[in-house]
Parts: sequence; structure tokens; C-alpha cells
Amino acid sequence: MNAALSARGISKYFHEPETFQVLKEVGFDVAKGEFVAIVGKSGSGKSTLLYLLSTMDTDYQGSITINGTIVTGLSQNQLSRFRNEHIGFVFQFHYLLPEFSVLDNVMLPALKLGKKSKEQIEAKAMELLAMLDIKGHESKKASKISGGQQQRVAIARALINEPAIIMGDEPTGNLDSKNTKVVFDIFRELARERGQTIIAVTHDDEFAANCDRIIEMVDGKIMP
Ligand SMILES: Nc1ncnc2c1ncn2[C@@H]1O[C@H](COP(=O)(O)OP(=O)(O)OP(=O)(O)O)[C@@H](O)[C@H]1O
Repeated sequence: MNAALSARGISKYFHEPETFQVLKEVGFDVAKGEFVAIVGKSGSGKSTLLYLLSTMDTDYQGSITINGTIVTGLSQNQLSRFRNEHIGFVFQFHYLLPEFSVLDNVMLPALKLGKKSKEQIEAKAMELLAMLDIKGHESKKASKISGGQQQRVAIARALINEPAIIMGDEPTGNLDSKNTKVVFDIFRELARERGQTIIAVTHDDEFAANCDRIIEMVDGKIMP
């Protein structure tokens, strides 16, 4: 398999209030262009796993390879750059900068990466805003558009550096069913048409059922 992400023997412990193994030898591959849902009961370890996969938490045993790079063991500086270049994040709450314009919010990660000119970045941002049906709102403050629009802006921001992998932690958790479908369809198309890999933790059974594959977690393990 042409794996976009491989996790091998991932274990993690929390030590407060007492030592507790939250992830137990978790291992799986996700193929390039696959759209995967991670599901499981509250407390089964989904968010903890996603946090490791996204390289935000480095305190674990095992190894994670993303896009051919073994990210386990990289320094914080290396990880920060790797994330900005290869991983797009979409959370339940969008974390846009409310006082900044929609356009500035989308452009920011690309300006930070510094690989393209401001003009090129702006053109790319406008293309994404058009694709996500938010064109015409680009000059508004992020706080002045609807919740569904804000989530689409957050997706545009996640896509600006053309990440190979998009990770979502309850990406539709704050949306009504109409906007949930809009966001699902965007992910579906990104995976199918652009070969981007999507990994989303979700409590939404319908969302999960329509993904290419469901990874179910039970008590820190993946169901075979
Ligand atoms: N920082 C922490 N310190 C100690 N225990 C933690 C910490 N973070 C999470 N846990 C515990 O680890 C377990 C897994 O938590 P996690 O948030 O990964 O579950 P989840 O499956 O994402 O749950 P939910 O669906 O409710 O978001 C839970 O029992 C939780 O209480």
C-alpha cells in the first residue's frame, strides 16, 4: 500500500492522577487519498491518538511515519515546520482570529511558511474561498460570518499549504446537518479528486458510515 500515514506499536500512558495506559499498541496504515473516520466511545482514546498522529504530542512509544518521513524523534522546531507544510487541521471550534479578515486568516499559514510570494498566496486563498463558496466574504472579519461559513474558512486555512494530510477532531461537531453534509462533501472531493488523505475523529455515525473506512477504538485499542 502507498501509505500516507503509518502508526506502529503506539502506546501512551498518563501518570496523573495515577498511571494509566490510554493507548495500547495501536498500529494501522492510511493510504494516500483515503478518507478515514476514527470512532469510539467517549474516553476510548480517539483525541489522544489524533494528537499523536498530528505530531503535537511527542510523549509516546512506537513510531509514526507521515508521507515517508519518520516524524517520531524529530525536534520541536522540525515538527513545527513539518506540520505547517504537510498537515492541515480542522477542529470542532474553528480557532479563526476573530478580528482578522477572512482572507488574512486563510493566508496566514502560507505567509508563515514563506515559500510563495504574497500575491501567489492571495491568489491561492481566493481560489480556495471560491471552491468553498465563501467568495465575496473575504474582506469581512472572521467574527462577522455564520458558523458554517467560519468552518469553511477554517478548512480553507487548513488547505492553503496544500497539505498531504488533513486531520479533523470533530470537524463537524459544531455544525447543523446541512453544514455537516457540506463539510463532508468537501472532504470527500479533496480525497477523491486531489488525493489528499483525510483522518477525522467523529461522533457522527452517518459521517463515519460514508467514509472509505472506519477505525474503531475500544479502550485504547483498535478493533480488528
Ligand atoms: N492530560 C490527561 N491526563 C490524564 N488523563 C487524560 C488526559 N487526557 C485524556 N485523559 C484520559 O484518557 C482517556 C482518553 O481520552 P481521549 O480524550 O483521548 O478520549 P476520546 O475517545 O477522544 O473521548 P471523547 O470522545 O469524549 O472526546 C480518558 O479516560 C481521559 O480521561
